[in-house]
Amino acid sequence: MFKIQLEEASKRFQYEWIFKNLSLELSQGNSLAITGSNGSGKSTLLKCLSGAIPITSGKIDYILDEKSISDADWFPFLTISAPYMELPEEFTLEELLKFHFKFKKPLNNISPREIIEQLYLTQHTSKPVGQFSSGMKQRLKLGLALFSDVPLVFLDEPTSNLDRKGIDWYQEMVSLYRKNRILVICSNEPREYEFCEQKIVLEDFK
Ligand SMILES: Nc1ncnc2c1ncn2[C@@H]1O[C@H](COP(=O)(O)OP(=O)(O)OP(=O)(O)O)[C@@H](O)[C@H]1O
Repeated sequence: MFKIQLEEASKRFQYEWIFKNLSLELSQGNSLAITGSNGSGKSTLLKCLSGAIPITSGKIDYILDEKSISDADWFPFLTISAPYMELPEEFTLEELLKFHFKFKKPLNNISPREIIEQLYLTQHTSKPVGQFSSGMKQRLKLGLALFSDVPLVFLDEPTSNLDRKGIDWYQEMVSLYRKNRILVICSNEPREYEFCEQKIVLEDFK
């Protein structure tokens, strides 16, 4: 069983507190929505939770079968899809999937061909990712995050650049692939997180 525990976690940039005294626990099967106005600190909290940047005080723990994991070893447990994360544009879709799955195991041994079908990108297998539309890139980012065999998935603004059909697709994908893992969603759009049973509003932690 995999868990994340936060005890009084706090983050400050210079003199500005982004969040203070945040305590929560997430276990496999839990989904958390992080909401708050623009600039309230949603992406900062996500970066702290994923180990990309340190917190200022308090504690964030990843726990596997009751044992704490050193933050240097967190990366294999997680995937992130976020607007500020760039895809390597020179790779074709086929090459990018091959590259990505050198580092992460595919969920349920799904093949690259099946992933491409699920992403509705079959006609674009040999196209460089740099030539993808913004919606195609967004589906690809979500696919890389959700189709990796990790217990922890972070999605920041998951439906940005998606059209109506893409939003329906996102909702179907998360309902299928959030089972038995921890899903953390940074968002201000209820349609992106209404299924989450836990929700925090960053303004409550200033
Ligand atoms: N590296 C940094 N150094 C200093 N301040 C930063 C840094 N990164 C973010 N901030 C500040 O932290 C605050 C929160 O930013 P963050 O991007 O986490 O907000 P957000 O809730 O994700 O915003 P949005 O909804 O607009 O995406 C902002 O005031 C921002 O300027």
